Amino acid sequence: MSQHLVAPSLLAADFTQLAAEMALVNRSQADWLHFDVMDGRFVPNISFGFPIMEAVQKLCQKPLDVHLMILEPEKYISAFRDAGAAVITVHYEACVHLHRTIQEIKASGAKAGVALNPHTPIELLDDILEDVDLILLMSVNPGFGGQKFIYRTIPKIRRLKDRLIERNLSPLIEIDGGVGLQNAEELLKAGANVLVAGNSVFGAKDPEATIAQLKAIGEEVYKF
Ligand SMILES: O=C(CO)[C@@H](O)[C@H](O)COP(=O)(O)O
Repeated sequence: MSQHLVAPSLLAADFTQLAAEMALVNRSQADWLHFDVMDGRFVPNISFGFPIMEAVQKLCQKPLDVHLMILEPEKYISAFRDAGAAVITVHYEACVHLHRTIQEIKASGAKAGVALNPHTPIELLDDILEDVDLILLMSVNPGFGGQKFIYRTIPKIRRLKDRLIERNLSPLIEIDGGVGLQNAEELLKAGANVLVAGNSVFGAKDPEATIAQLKAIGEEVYKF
């Protein structure tokens, strides 16, 4: 038995204080740092890319969990791996050749994840479940931090978990968007293994304590 993972999302950090924010993450019980890349095409926002990732890589001792909210992610797999990504997640909706892209991520040496938008049914992953290390369920529409959690994600997690059990598979289930102390227990009970938390961590009075509380919640345990 092991524990679920907590991944604070860099998107909600104070970039004028990047070194201090990364020192906080290093001191904390956070398992990963979630790194959201947005291209203004797949999602209606632009976030950050390689220069910031290089800076973060120098400052952050936690594995970088890179979430590519971009079209044609296959063009950038090796560059993100070279920049220090430990996990690379691409969107089902953004990949014409998802199987090929997942294989390319694995060949790069990174763990491979696939993400689903809130409206995309998990059944569409049936033929890729065996190939991925992680499935990221978006619990808000991707593109912005600080949005309201979409509650229908909870039964979706359960459905995915049941399907994985049926198939005797164990990729991690990561939940991203509107996650915090108010819903973490329910998410873990439904089957989540990784909690991405942006504003609920970096916007908290005591981010380090909030990460510790997110870690302390839940009985289900998991190690990557
Ligand atoms: O991918 C995204 C948004 O598209 C997330 O990773 C957000 O960064 C999560 O932020 P909060 O909803 O936790 O504030």
